[in-house]
Amino acid sequence: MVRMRNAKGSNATEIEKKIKRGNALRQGSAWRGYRGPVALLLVSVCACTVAVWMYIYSLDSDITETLVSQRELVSSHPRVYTVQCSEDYDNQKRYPGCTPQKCGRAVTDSVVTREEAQILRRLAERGLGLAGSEGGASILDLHSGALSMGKQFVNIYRDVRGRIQAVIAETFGLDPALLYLTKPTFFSRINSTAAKTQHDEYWHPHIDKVTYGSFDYTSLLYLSDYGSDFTGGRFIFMDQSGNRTVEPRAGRVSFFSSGSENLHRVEKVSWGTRYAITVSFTCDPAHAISDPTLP
Ligand SMILES: O=C(O)CCC(=O)C(=O)O
Ligand SMILES: [Fe+2]
Repeated sequence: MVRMRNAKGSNATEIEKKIKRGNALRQGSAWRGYRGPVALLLVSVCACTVAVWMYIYSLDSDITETLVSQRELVSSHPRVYTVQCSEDYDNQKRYPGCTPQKCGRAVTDSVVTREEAQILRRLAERGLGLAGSEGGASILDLHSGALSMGKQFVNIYRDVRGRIQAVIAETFGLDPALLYLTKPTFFSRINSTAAKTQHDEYWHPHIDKVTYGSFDYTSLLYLSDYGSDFTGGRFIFMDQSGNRTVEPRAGRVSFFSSGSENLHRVEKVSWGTRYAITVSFTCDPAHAISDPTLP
């Protein structure tokens, strides 16, 4: 009798175990059934977050039109956008063959090679690596050619600057000999570190002719790539009809007449490091800076 009860008891335990195993299996397969939809939900939530973030980001930079994207290659001829000249040039002495009569902006990727841009970027990295601002923006002014790092630097910089001068003259119908390099002409390095002084606040809208005085034509040679070396940091022309941007690309030269027809700003850099060189020209020989000379 006791044995039978024991037998019955052990049977019951077996059955209980089976039921428990069955329940566990059912629960497991139920969860397995949910796994697909849950993963889909997670992916959708992530995609939505990214989309919202991108939307907010695009609102922040408020871009109406991208004039030239980083991916594009503007070869053979510069891409030119003509704009009406402001009156800024009427209030100063005019220099025929130089003072802007035709105003606008242009971009070319065929004046400076990516290899040349890389060499200049290495120089900028080394030069600015010696010091630099605590905030996000540092410059290394090289207008006098005071930084000489072997022959290559002087040769490349001189050569590059000559080619930029030639393309500006050709695009705006000027005599290249009547354009003079002016100051400041500088390397810039920008990252996302918060500004510590107002010198770090590179993002304010400005007119180069007002900010720097002597500029008639501004050129920017980019030494790094928007999107892969850094994000944010696009150049923005602030027109009454909207904002138009040029995305930096290593070796890209963007140039424009420096008056208020070309009010602009640089978007805040959100990630990475952006290198560029600002090279500018004046029509007024009194504001010319002499070429760096080799001993
Ligand atoms: O680096 C740039 O894209 C623009 C810099 C600038 O606006 C300036 O140097 O005046
Ligand atoms: Fe500027």
